[in-house]
Amino acid sequence: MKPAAVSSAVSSDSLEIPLIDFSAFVSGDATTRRTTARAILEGFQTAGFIYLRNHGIPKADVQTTFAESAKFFKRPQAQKELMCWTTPEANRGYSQPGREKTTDLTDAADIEAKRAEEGADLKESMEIGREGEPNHPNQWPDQFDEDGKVFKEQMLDFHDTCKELHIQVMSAIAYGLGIDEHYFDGFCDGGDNTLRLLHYPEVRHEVFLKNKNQVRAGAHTDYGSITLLFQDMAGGLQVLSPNGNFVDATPIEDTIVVNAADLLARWSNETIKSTKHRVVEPPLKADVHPARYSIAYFCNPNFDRHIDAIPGTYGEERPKKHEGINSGEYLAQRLAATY
Ligand SMILES: O=C(O)CCC(=O)C(=O)O
Ligand SMILES: [Fe+2]
Repeated sequence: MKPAAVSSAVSSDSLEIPLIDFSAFVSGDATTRRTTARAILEGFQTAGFIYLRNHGIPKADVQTTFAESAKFFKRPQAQKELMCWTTPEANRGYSQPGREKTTDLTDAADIEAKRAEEGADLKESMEIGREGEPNHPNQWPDQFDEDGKVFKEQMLDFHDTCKELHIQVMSAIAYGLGIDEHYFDGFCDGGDNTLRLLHYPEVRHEVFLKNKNQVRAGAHTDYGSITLLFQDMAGGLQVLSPNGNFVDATPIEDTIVVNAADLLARWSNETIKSTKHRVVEPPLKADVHPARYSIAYFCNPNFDRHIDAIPGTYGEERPKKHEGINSGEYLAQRLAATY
């Protein structure tokens, strides 16, 4: 029997994504915490994805962040380009439509071929990293106007809020694995995470008719530990099923979609899955699809940490599949390939 805190968010084509009441882990009794943590871990081990409700981030805070994001993307193009994304090491700033082709290919020529097939991703984005990194300052619009200052304050605040949730979800994973529930704290407290605002502009149905491979964001896996994904109600996010088909990850109000990413899969000796996902034409038919907004908070182990298999995920029957690796180097390497 499923614990009370667990229901289903997506159940299709053998893809079972659980919907989890996170408050049961944070403030339940010992038994409830354990069963909830196990369900969270199992979601990451089987689907690679879970949905969280009662995650502790106030609805008003999420709404304000979405509103600030929409205001940001309405700025003049020339102004946004003064804040442009520069290097994988910095990974901060604005990317105009067509700049990034989201994919998990690593060869530049392969990525160009994919771009020709699927078209450029129909999106623009703004990346915000940990503030106060001397070599890689964030790019803020506070240089332009008062609104820019409000934007900066909200984004810094939201970055911190999401950092705490990262630590809590990792703690649930540790508890589910049966190791010290604070095992990951010292790996995640640095806040080397990236807040990415995404805007998929309004698009005509025709665009997808003309090129059946056209996507809003190409199929890819994420790179770090986990991603907290806030999506609006527009739809179009899809997750790869175990049978190899893309299944709609339908928006559910007031939830966060959380997916495990590549470095966590590696860290867990491949017991946790980093599953491909993409953004396509929304399933609801319309001549013109309205703009879609999402906010992805990419969590990473502290860049200075060495990442080697988590205790309990390897042994005589399951030898380590990977060498240890430095978190920051791994991530810069992965980012270098897609821009
Ligand atoms: O916009 C979305 O819903 C997904 C975005 C995403 O997967 C990403 O940026 O890595
Ligand atoms: Fe992603």
